[in-house]
Order: sequence, then C-alpha cells, then structure tokens
Amino acid sequence: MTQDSTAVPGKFISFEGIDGAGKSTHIAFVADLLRARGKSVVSSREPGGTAVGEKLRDMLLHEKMHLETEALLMFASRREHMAQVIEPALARGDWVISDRFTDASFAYQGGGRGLNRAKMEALEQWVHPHLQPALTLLFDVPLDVARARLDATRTLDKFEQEKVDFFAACRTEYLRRAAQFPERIVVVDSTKSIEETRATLTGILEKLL
Ligand SMILES: Nc1ncnc2c1ncn2[C@@H]1O[C@H](COP(=O)(O)OP(=O)(O)OP(=O)(O)O)[C@@H](O)[C@H]1O
Ligand SMILES: Cc1cn([C@H]2C[C@H](O)[C@@H](COP(=O)(O)O)O2)c(=O)[nH]c1=O
Repeated sequence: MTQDSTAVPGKFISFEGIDGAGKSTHIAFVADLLRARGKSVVSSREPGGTAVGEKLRDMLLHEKMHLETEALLMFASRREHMAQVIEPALARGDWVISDRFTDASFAYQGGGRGLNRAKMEALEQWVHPHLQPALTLLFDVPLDVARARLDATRTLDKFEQEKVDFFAACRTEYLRRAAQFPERIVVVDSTKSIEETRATLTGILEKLL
C-alpha cells in the first residue's frame, strides 16, 4: 500500500538507483524546491539516518557478512529510522526525503545477492506494514555510465566494489518493481544532464504539491 496521505499529514519520498546513478546529486535540489514551496523538510538516508543506523551503516558498507545478516541489519537500521525519524516527522506534517528505502533491499539483497523475495516481504511487513513512500524517484542509468561516474569520484565501499553482474541484477529488480508499482515509482532517465534532470524532477514534484 502506498502511503495513505489521509493517515499522516506529511509526505514521504524515497530516492533509489544503483550506485553512481546520480540520486544523491539531486536530493539537495529537491529539498530546496520543497522548502521554497513552504514545506518543512527532513532529509535522511538508509542505511543510517539515526545514531544506531549510522553505526550499522558503517558495518554494512565495510564488513563482509552472510547475506541474511546483511538483509536483517538493513531492516534493523530501517526500523530505527522509522521510529526515530520517519514516523515522528510525518506525524508533525513534515516532508521526509530519504536517500534509499526498502526498494534498495529488494534490489540489492534480493536482486543483487539473490535473497528469496518472500523473506524480504516478511521483513517489510514486520518493519513498515502500513507505510510506503508517496513517491519513489528511481534514477536509472546504464551500468557503464554509473561505473564511470563512481570511478571518477571516490574510494569505493563494499557494494560499489561489486562486479557488473551484481549491478545488472540490482537494476533489473529496480525496474521490475517500477513496473509492479507504477503508481508509486517514477523512473527518471539519469543519463540526461543535471539541469535537464532537475527540470524533470520539478515537473514530477509539482503533481505532489
Ligand atoms: N546527470 C548527471 N550527469 C553527469 N554526472 C552526474 C549526473 N548526476 C550525477 N553525476 C555525477 O556522478 C557522480 C555520482 O553521483 P551521485 O553521488 O549523485 O550518485 P548516487 O546515485 O547517489 O551514488 P551512490 O548511491 O553510490 O551514493 C557525482 O560525481 C555526480 O556529480
Ligand atoms: C538501504 C539499502 C542500501 N543498500 C546499499 C546500496 C548502497 O550500495 C549502499 C548505501 O550507499 P549510498 O551511497 O548511501 O547509496 O547500501 C543495500 O544494499 N540495501 C538497502 O536496503
């Protein structure tokens, strides 16, 4: 179920895409746009977003671990994020924008690592049975574009060091979910310039404001 806007006064938007797709580049722009329209905005991220979540993030991005441990820790971070940040902000009437949410678990732990989808659905039901983002912006690029952007910019973490097949499977699962939830997930062509992408985002957000 997509976020029921009659149940909470705020709105929840998630940003998704394979590493290097360009989503983080646009988060500050979206926050500024919403603030300019009078919204109170909380900008956060997963894994992370809370003191406990940031400690989990450090482990998740740097330590090798069993696939199911990884999935459970992603959802543990999410449970804390829900309790400490997302639910209180939405109840206050704030807009929450999160750099990744549960679609990332389906894409990375499900698509990329091959974890059984039913297990992920069980975790999703446990951690946020009544809330889905009102809008998910899925930044989509071919794998070689994402890789070139990553290689040009930073030291790579555990996920970013994965091979092309891993990211191909993550991207396939993201696009499968976009087809499954077309009312929530909007695919943004992130091969366009930053300016063109900003114009696209403005158009999408106007419909939500
Ligand atoms: N539309 C674009 N055109 C050209 N370069 C871009 C575009 N969008 C982002 N970039 C560049 O690509 C790099 C990666 O972008 P960004 O950090 O936003 O990706 P990301 O999807 O958030 O990655 P990650 O999930 O790994 O954090 C940055 O250097 C950014 O400036
Ligand atoms: C929420 C979530 C994230 N991941 C992965 C995806 C990325 O590689 C990292 C986070 O890094 P970013 O630069 O902040 O995007 O974590 C995951 O595998 N599963 C998840 O649920």
